[in-house]
Amino acid sequence: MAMATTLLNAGSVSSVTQSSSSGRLSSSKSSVVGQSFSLRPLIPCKPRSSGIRCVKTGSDRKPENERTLLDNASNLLTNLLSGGNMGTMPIAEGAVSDLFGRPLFFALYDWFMQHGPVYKLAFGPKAFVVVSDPVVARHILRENAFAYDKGVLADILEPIMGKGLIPADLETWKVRRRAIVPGFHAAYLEAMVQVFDNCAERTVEKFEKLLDSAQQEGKSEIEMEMESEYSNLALDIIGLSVFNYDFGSVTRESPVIAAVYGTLSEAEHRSTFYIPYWKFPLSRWLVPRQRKFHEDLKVINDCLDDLIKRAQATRQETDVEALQQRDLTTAQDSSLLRFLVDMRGEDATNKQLRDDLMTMLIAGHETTAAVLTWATYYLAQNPDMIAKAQAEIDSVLRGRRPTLEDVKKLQYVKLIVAESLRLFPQPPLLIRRSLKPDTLPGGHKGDPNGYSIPKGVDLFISVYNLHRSPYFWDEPEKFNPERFLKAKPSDGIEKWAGFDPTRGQGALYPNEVMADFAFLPFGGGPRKCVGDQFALMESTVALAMLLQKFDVKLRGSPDEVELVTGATIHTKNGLWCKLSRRKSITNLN
Ligand code: HEM
Repeated sequence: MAMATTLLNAGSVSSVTQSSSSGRLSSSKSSVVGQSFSLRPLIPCKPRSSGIRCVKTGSDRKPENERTLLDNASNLLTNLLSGGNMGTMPIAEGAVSDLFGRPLFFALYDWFMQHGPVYKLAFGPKAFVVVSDPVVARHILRENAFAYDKGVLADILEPIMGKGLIPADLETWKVRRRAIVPGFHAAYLEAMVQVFDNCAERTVEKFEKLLDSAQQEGKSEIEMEMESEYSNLALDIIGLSVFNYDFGSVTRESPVIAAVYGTLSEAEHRSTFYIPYWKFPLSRWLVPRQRKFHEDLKVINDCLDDLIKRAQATRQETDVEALQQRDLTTAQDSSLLRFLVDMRGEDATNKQLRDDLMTMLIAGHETTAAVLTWATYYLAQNPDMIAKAQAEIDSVLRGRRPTLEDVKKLQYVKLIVAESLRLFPQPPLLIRRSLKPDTLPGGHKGDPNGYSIPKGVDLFISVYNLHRSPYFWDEPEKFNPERFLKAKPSDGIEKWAGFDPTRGQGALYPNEVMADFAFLPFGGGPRKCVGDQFALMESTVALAMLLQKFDVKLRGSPDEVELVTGATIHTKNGLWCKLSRRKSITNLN
């Protein structure tokens, strides 16, 4: 368990742009991956230099005699474990020390290139199966979803989220998922666009005030740390939309905000620490960060309990259909909590409601902030993309704030959001543990019948690998929002973007169905994110409102932006940008 926890983030700082290791691809490996796709209508392309950044690979890799005792012990265990009942599954031969000093998912990518789309990674006494194949991902997430649970992730999150959807046991999950999913109905999303507008407006106003002050000093730009700004913005949005609480974090500080950040930081720390220290008896009283964590948790729980009681005191019993048909845009409180409390049906306990709210607070906050951060990271290096987005924003919004109908029309901005999620999926790995023996889809070289997975195996579905796979994406490292517009190639398989918009059935954003699980920004199957449309719209509105008013560029060079991972991929020292008022507004006449 401790090892698994460590694996979530074994030393995690790295520059966003690093040297390529893709020269290590061999033709036999490409056929391994290619064959796995004979099961589906996707066209495998020949892997080419991807420019993927992996630190210690190829000539960088340490010579054998420099490997540590730990590495050798690990390799021995790897060999022992290879005789296990996972058959001929390739084993990652990388040294354990390769994992340190860079995010785990970089190493997992290297091994994907070396060993193919399903391999076993031995780490200490435990083996993990790493999956970078859409067919296998689809099997685990959708076709045989209930043969797996969240494994180590649930262990880490349960003390914070209780029986919220992410760590919940299957029985609880079924009941709560049925109650929560209808809450994200069309009328709710429409009302939420106004909440997104109001919150983004606060950020715009804050920047405008700062620019006014700068102007008085003769400056035309301000330096802003955008990751924190997005974090505040996303917190305000999640508070208002999920439980009708205004954190107001864009403009002020409060004990509740401090407690939320403290709790988020503890969740992050737990996902990156070797030992599950929080499980030690007395740790709560002896370890200062544990004491602080429990104090923070109490502040948030008290706040949520109070909000739940208030919502119950004003309960208006209704049913899902009536709520869905109502216009919520003028309602005093159109939050998800209101929906959960008012809805007819099985009453949840107050503790369960609190767990649900806490889960959505954590699941919906950092993730969205990270999407906006990485979108800005790329836009700030591409003034032509900013200009294109601004032309679209001007023509759709004509100076207004976005409505739901506008969001639908902001095609290019939506693709920017999707492309940011492709390059930086949040989280980069989906974690599962097998609850019973299973057989993965076969078709790989060496496993025509599919690998056997015994009960109790931990699996990582590497969304990062899938999203940057040179087998499915043309120039996978390149930020190219318009790649999603390309259907199957007319000029040869190498140009195919791994994506078929005709399978979308009216979807507003690229999704896993269109890409047949080669694009998985919100997971897939029954455990797919409940807030996917909410998050995509929120990100689109926030970007549109900021680009409507400002130009942005990086303060330093892109290489200076270091990344760290926990549950999400974020920057080590913030995303420092220079913001100025827009130079050119598109002439709409
Ligand atoms: C860009 C923002 C977001 C991203 C990238 C994201 C991503 C994901 C992913 C990948 C999963 C599946 C995890 C797995 O299969 O192990 C998930 C689950 C979940 N997400 Fe999101 N999410 C985002 C925003 C939100 C928001 C805004 C909410 C709620 C308001 C939310 C609530 C949830 C919940 C409750 C689950 C668990 C679903 C279940 O197990 O039934 N997420 N999210």
